[in-house]
Amino acid sequence: MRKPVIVGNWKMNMTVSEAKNLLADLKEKRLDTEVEAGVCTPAIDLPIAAEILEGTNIGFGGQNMHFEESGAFTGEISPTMLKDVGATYVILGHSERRDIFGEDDKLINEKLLSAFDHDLTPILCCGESLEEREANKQEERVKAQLEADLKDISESDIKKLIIAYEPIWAIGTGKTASADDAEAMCAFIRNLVAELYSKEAAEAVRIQYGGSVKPANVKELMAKENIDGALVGGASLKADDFEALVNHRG
Ligand SMILES: O=C[C@H](O)COP(=O)(O)O
Repeated sequence: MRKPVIVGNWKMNMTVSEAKNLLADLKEKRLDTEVEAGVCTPAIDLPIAAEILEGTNIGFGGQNMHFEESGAFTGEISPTMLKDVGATYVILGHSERRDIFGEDDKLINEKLLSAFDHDLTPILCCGESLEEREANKQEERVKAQLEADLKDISESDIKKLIIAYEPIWAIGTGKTASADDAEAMCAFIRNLVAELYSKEAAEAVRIQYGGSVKPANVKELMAKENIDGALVGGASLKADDFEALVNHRG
């Protein structure tokens, strides 16, 4: 039985002062303990997340990391730094990192290997562009991404991975993929994991949908067999919405 997992991706939002308020509000919420909840904050907010979320069942993590532990990599954050502050998650291969910052599958694969080496839970993002969707190439695109990103990832690690299927055209646009379309792609990804690894690995891996998830549509998405959670941008920035997302079963 896979535990549902709802993670907020704050992206480049929340100054430390704003983060303090949001985290304090989140701490007051009574969240369904049968759902795993987490927030991936800007790096500068991580220490405050560690302090305020201590003793709650809300985990936290980074939105990106370098694969090396330290060195001359100006502007980067390392897996060791994430671990040291108490982070459990790290988002890797988000489409904004791929498209705006030019991250390719080889780099994402190195980061993924490093995240597992450092006992972090990676949330690996994949998904197609609008052009690819219109050309019906979404499966081809996601398959190519995952095959490259998962190179040399072991069977035991894949079972700990969270994969976030995020069609780029649905991110921050208010256009959610229909629950059926999202389910079809999550099922495709699960079958791909079965092909690349095993049926057991496919049963264990958790697959999130991401792209304009909000309180109004989370229940329908989460009711689908192959959707185990959501990676949420905009709606994770309000404590009430985040609570509603996590408590969707109620
Ligand atoms: O990582 C989260 C996704 O990019 C979705 O963002 P969104 O919920 O604002 O559409």
